[in-house]
Amino acid sequence: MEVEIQELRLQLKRQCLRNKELEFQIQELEHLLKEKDNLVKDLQARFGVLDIHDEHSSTECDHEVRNSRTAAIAPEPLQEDCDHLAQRIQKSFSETNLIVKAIYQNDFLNRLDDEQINMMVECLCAAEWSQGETVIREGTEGNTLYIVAAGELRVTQGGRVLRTLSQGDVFGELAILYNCKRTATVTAITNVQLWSIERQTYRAIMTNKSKRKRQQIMGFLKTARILKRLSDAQLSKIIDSMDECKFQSKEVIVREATEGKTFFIILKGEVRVTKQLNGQDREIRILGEGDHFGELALIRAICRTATCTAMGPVTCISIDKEVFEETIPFENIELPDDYDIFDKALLAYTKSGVFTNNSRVCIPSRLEELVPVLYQEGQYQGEPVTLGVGGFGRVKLVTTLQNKHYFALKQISKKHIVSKQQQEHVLLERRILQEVQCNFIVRLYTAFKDSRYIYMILEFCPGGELWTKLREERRFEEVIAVFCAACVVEAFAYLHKKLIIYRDLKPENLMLDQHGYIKLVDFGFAKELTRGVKTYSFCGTPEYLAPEIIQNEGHDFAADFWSLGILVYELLSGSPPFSSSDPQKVYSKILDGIITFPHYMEEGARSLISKLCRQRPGQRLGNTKNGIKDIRNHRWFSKINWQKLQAGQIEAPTIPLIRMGSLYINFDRFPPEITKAEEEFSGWDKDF
Ligand SMILES: Nc1ncnc2c1ncn2[C@@H]1O[C@H](COP(=O)(O)OP(=O)(O)OP(=O)(O)O)[C@@H](O)[C@H]1O
Ligand SMILES: Nc1nc2c(ncn2[C@@H]2O[C@@H]3COP(=O)(O)O[C@H]3[C@H]2O)c(=O)[nH]1
Ligand SMILES: Nc1nc2c(ncn2[C@@H]2O[C@@H]3COP(=O)(O)O[C@H]3[C@H]2O)c(=O)[nH]1
Repeated sequence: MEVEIQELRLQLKRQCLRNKELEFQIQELEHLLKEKDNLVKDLQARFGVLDIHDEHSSTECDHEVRNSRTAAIAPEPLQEDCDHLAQRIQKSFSETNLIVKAIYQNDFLNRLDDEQINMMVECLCAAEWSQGETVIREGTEGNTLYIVAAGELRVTQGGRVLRTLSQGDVFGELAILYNCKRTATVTAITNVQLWSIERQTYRAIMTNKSKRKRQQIMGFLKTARILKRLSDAQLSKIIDSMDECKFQSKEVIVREATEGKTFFIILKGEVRVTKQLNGQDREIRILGEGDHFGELALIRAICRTATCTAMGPVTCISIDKEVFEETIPFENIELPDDYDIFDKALLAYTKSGVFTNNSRVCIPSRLEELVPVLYQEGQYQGEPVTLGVGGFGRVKLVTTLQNKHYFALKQISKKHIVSKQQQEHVLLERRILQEVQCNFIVRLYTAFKDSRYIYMILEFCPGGELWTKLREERRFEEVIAVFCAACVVEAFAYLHKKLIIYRDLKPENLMLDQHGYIKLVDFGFAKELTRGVKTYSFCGTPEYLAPEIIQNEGHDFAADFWSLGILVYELLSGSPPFSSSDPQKVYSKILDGIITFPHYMEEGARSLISKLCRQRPGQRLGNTKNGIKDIRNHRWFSKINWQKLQAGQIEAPTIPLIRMGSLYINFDRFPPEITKAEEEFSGWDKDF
């Protein structure tokens, strides 16, 4: 009997495993189907766009007559340059005058700009027709547009007289605009002199102009500081959606304290920026060609922080919020250092905008400028404060004598590094940290070395380790876990864009700043990686390792997404999904890939974790076609306003976790360092 029960239990267990496996397969298949759908949609959209472009290039104003005419789009290939199409004919002053007047009076032609009108004037040819001759016959093909220079003509349709044309009138434009048959007959009543232009020439004038203008704007956009790192495709997208707008002298383009939805780049002219200070308008600066304004209200999701007024006629490119957000990466936006000098008041607008300008930090130039902060009470009173002890050394709280800015000083024994052969890792950690400037990653201000240690001077995160808070709370409420994971998503989005993989995600490496925002620390395993290339080093923390790392298959950015799934699980439940005191068991669990969720874990979290922890890296959320956007758009993050998070404008739900008191109250107490590390002179750190 007992044997039977055991056998049944075993069968049940097997069946459960099989069910899980099948669930997994279903998920993967669903995912593949979705991918396929997206691909189809994408292709349809692309072809759709191409059609639309073709239509638009054929005529500027087809919508005005689309209803009454079939959409016969000019099919002939366009010549690149109208210089090859028509000879230029010099016109006298009065002839030019007459033509220009005629163009202005004509509903279709008066849309041409000055440059196009000049070209049109030059390309028109003279033609003479005798009394009684038919210039245009209804229903026939026609390629020519005419302007009457002298004489009179009659327009008839189906034998019915429609009107008489005389000097300055334009005719024959309909067929050349829409490539349809002539819609009426035009006959000379007297001898007539006409100016004529062929359709190819007319269209080349239109297209050349827009092509040249596009190139011109592209060239210009490339010089704008804010756009300098964008690809041609991104710039082209901006051009497609931007507007050119003109402002008169003294016109207010952007008004302080009002809502703002537009970003501007100055094409021509100058703009004065002023701010209300103590009830008075104060001039901050004058902006000129290539400068931009209006970005603050968009990136910080606040009201306009200054007034921008045209100082004469001004032409700007305007880009609306949506396109701006889609095309211009926030890290490209370098605010001038002096924005903040004038903008003490800016804080009032950004009450909960927590990121401060790092340029105000006085960075020490010598190690000697830093003094240790001492424990004020308890067992270690009078000893230097140690914030943490890691595998290679300790992190101390230090300050500058002059302006009392606090730093975390990470001190690593050189001898230890050499004995563990970690030279490359440490050099890389420093290089990578120095490169990154992201609000979700701890800042490295500077680094020093002496005969015993290398030192990294880091931004101090007074909120302590997230790991400590997790132990205290046992597990986090969903709102906290969502916020913390969202900060990590931002850090990863930044790093991956810079082609850096992090590879050591875990709550121990997440620090809280004074506002409760999360910052990634410890870049000992970070690595720069070309897209499409794999790396093979075995590193990370066992519970967080992706299957492809364990199996040495080569890994890439997808390994970070796997670890994000593990982190979300741990934040919500207090321990990672694959755990055991024996690392070998951890590895086999990871490779089995079966995640059991505690009953209280919500469906949204389960779905996100399952998608991030897919065995195959290519199918992991974050690593498919839409990249990290797919993670941001997952329903578990639906309450996160990513723009606000990026701007530090979300009130962090982690704040209650942070204890108020001494600067180091959120850290464990560590006994002082008793012995100094041995000296090390091999020279591996010469470039540190
Ligand atoms: N910027 C900081 N602000 C405050 N505390 C910090 C900071 N950086 C590190 N710490 C504290 O020091 C501890 C050790 O730091 P870190 O993880 O960078 O060192 P490590 O020697 O590389 O450790 P590991 O063994 O995890 O690789 C952290 O867990 C944290 O408690
Ligand atoms: N269809 C139409 N054409 C007109 C009228 N008045 C002037 N025209 C001109 O007659 C031209 C005949 O050839 P198009 O159809 O190319 O373009 C036509 C117009 O430029 C009018 O009332 N109806
Ligand atoms: N707040 C601020 N804005 C400035 C300064 N110099 C130029 N500006 C621009 O003025 C713009 C006013 O609108 P936004 O706040 O959207 O964005 C602001 C900046 O683009 C400055 O010193 N401070």
